[in-house]
Amino acid sequence: MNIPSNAMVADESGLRWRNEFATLPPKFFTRLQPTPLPDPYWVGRSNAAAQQLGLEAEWFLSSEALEVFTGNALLPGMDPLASVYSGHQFGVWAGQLGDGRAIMLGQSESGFEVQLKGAGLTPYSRMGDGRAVLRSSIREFLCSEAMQGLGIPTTRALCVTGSDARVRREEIETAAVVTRTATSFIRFGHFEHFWAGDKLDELRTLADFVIDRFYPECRLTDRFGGNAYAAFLEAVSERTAALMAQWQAVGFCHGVMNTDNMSILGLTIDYGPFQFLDGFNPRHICNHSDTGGRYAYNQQPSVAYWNLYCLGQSLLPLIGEKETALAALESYQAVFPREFLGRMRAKLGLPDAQDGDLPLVEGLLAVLRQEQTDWTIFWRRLSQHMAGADVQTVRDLFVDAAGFDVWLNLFIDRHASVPRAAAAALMLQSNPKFVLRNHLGQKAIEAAQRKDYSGVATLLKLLETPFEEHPGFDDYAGFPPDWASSIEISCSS
Ligand SMILES: Nc1ncnc2c1ncn2[C@@H]1O[C@H](COP(=O)(O)OP(=O)(O)OP(=O)(O)O)[C@@H](O)[C@H]1O
Ligand SMILES: [Mg+2]
Repeated sequence: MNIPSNAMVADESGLRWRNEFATLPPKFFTRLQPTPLPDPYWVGRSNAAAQQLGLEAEWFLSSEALEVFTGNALLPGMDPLASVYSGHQFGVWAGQLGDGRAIMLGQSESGFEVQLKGAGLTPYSRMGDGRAVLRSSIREFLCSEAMQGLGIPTTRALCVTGSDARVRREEIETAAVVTRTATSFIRFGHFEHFWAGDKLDELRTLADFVIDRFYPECRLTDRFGGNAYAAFLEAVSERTAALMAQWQAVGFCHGVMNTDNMSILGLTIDYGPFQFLDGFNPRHICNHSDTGGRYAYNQQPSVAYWNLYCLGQSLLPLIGEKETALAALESYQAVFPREFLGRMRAKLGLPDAQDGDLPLVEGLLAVLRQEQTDWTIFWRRLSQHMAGADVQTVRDLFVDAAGFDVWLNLFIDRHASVPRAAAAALMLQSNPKFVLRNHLGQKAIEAAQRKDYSGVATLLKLLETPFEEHPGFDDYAGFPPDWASSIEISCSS
């Protein structure tokens, strides 16, 4: 079916649409229509994301839905727009950026905004073409839903649609659109934008918009002498710290932690050159374009703090005193280590806290680093051992098994007072069997480029419930093949 450019189709989506962001003053965004893509087809669909949004399951299968989520048609009440933001990229002020290829269609009554990524040029596209390619769109789709399955705050992905329309990157590729959902796509960079332009009224309007909708408790606080903006900065710092703890614990490398890729809600946003660790190398750099390693795995917690500092600087005109802003940021330094240790305790199957837990974790990380042990497989095998499997399956991961035994004995001692079944259950819920390793995504992408989307569907199924065993799919939980290390993922998308 070919619907003419941006036709309005009858609304059988089961939802009423509006756009609350569009109630902000005109300086915040530009209204525009997505640019249609010819002859779209489905590449992947997340029924779980559709359900969260409240979409009619049957309508989600329809050709109207395909056209709407490619940017070729609109539903009544949708009010598409691209927002403006700025940001620091690789530590340097980059000036105005904005939704260069993201177009927000509107907001459903369930409170989720729906945004198309790759739906054409906007006033913020700069040198870009407004498009996204199939490979990066599949990666974003799968990883968004994988993070959701892991219980890590994230923007979600409803679907990916493709088209044979050609897009030029290093090579000629084909276009795709990812449809994302989140309660808000506002980034640190939105605040930086108005701060840098000395637009204090807009800065206050934006802060009030976010606080009223997402951080209403900041209005009621007596912290910081009742300063709601400082309480807001503190709350964002805490959410970001908790997010970083989850990334580090699961071995997730984001790859492009620029301030324009930091969600004000503490969600993971912008799945570009991300990677889940294979062997445990804390200095691992997943972004081929990040030659200096600014966004290496072990740098992520401190980069997040650096980014929060930029946010704090932007909020300073509202907060007032610099000391107050610094005090609000300080919460990060307390929350990150606490959350990280909490996550590691769960991975170790420890339901309570004891004084020696930090050295126990540090000792393990030293052994894993020494041997570059596979992060996901190690944790899953340790969990399975606690559930009854032979300890040799864990020891087999180490060249220096005797060295590992030194740590293992400390671990066994620590577990003396913990019921084994409870520990095993906690570990199996905290250590996923399946993560989106680069080579798994790559195989699904190569098949999709041949118009076989079954690999995308299979991965989605596994990654939505990554803590389950999924008998018959052990190949997806194995070591990466040798060729995996030659996959180079850059910012090109
Ligand atoms: N192909 C493109 N066309 C237009 N603008 C683009 C394109 N690729 C990136 N940009 C813009 O460049 C800036 C930085 O890009 P970055 O890779 O961080 O974001 P992104 O992957 O496009 O999207 P998002 O952060 O929304 O997930 C953003 O303003 C983005 O909109
Ligand atoms: Mg981005």
